[in-house]
Amino acid sequence: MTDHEHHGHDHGHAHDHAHGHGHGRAGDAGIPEDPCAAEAAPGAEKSGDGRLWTVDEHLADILTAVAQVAPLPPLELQLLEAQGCLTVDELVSGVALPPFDNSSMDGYAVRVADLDGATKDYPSVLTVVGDVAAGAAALPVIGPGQCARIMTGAPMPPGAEAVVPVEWTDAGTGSAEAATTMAPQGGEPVTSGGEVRIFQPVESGAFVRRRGDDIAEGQSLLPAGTRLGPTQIGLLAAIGRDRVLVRPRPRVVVLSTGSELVQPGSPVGPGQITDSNSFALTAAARDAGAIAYRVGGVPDDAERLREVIDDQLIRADLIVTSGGVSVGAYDVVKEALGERVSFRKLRMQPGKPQGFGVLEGSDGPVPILALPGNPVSAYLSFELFVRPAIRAMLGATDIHRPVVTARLTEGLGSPAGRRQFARGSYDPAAGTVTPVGGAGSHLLGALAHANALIVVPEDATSVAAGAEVETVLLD
Ligand SMILES: Nc1nc2c(c(=O)[nH]1)N[C@H]1C(S)=C(S)[C@@H](COP(=O)(O)OP(=O)(O)OC[C@H]3O[C@@H](n4cnc5c(N)ncnc54)[C@H](O)[C@@H]3O)O[C@H]1N2
Ligand code: MOO
Repeated sequence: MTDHEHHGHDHGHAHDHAHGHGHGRAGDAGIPEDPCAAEAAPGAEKSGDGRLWTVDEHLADILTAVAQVAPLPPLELQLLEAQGCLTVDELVSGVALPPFDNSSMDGYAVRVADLDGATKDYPSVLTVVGDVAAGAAALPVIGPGQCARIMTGAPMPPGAEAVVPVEWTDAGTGSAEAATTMAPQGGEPVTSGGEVRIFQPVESGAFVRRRGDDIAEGQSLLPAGTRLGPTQIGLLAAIGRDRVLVRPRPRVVVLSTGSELVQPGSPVGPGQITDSNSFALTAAARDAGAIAYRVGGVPDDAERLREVIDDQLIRADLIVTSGGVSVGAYDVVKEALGERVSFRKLRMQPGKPQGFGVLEGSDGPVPILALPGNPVSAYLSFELFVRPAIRAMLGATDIHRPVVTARLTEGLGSPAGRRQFARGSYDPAAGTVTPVGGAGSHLLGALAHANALIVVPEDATSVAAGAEVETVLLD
């Protein structure tokens, strides 16, 4: 059957179909039996409702429409809520880090001249005038011949010029209890009545972390557009920020349609299948950086679907549906959204039927992408069209998956006139990619073992083993 023959039969006809999704197997057969391939034969290039669209045209249209709402307006979030988001402004530090000179070792804060010529046999003997722990506010003043016991991170007391690690000393402090904690690992605790013996000299500034040597006051920390990962979040916390202005994660509502769907964990009756798309697409949306809400299994009832979509609009920045976009009698997404969404056929395999439009939400426009129901088609369509839309909403500049050139290890057939995205296993060490599974768009088992998509251009009907192919990396 050609696209031309489909014309005018998109919905509302063929009520003699035994099953609402009876047509759904059409894309399942391998190439070249696939109807998608047949349609692309010379003379059958046009779909009934117009031409076939290229993948690039469809993507460009989506990104143009999404630009109305992308990137999302900035929002001030708690640090941990901002994880994975992009900053809006350059972030500048209002404080110095470290905020004060402090010790990098447990040991003694000393005056350098007091240790001139010190050796194991002729140690310098200094009077311990105080104990400085991390967090100490009141500090002893260190005069000639004096020192203070000091802990890692504690502020340098005035007069002291360097720190001597406890391992260079006899750890004597005049208090058995204190000496026990100060003894080098494995060493004997030493008591020395308020004196410490130090066995070697030290340079000025040794084992001292200077105020501002990490971050100076007024220093630029992160440029605008930085993705906040663990280390960036740690840095903001270190300078005392508890909130940060970012592009928020888009809220994506994922809906699957089909009266044949049952949810995982429920018994599967005759003719029914488990809803996998809503799970895969929700997980994919999260992977892309979205907050995703899964709404599984809306039955093939246009009125019901319209209600569900209208209800979901309130919490959605983007809506993604799967199923119901082809030419079957119960292609409910088409029926429910017909006037608000344009449905088209792409020069692509799998993923030929696609719907896309912009709905009016209470807070403004909400793009909707209606993906085909076949699981591989739905996932692939997500990768090619939904992921870039989510990334654009996040304010990312790298909205597409990386593409490399790889050497194909086995030959591949491909329908004429369609850009085929075959699932592959990419080996970065060898620079090769191996097809995984066949062309059928129901082959979920193989999909789960793929880490790449092998792109076969529209004008190729086969690619030989050993050829260099464009390969989209999925992880
Ligand atoms: N006569 C024609 N039939 C079909 C054509 C065509 O051009 N002419 N195109 C085929 C292609 S290509 C695709 S892709 C599918 C798209 O169909 P729909 O988007 O309308 O999807 P459904 O009919 O609802 O389902 C198709 C298939 O996928 C299964 N499915 C649906 N939802 C889920 C889900 N949430 N989880 C798991 N599996 C799902 C469904 O049971 C069907 O097997 O149309 C072809 N037909
Ligand atoms: O081939 Mo359909 O295009 O299975 O997505």
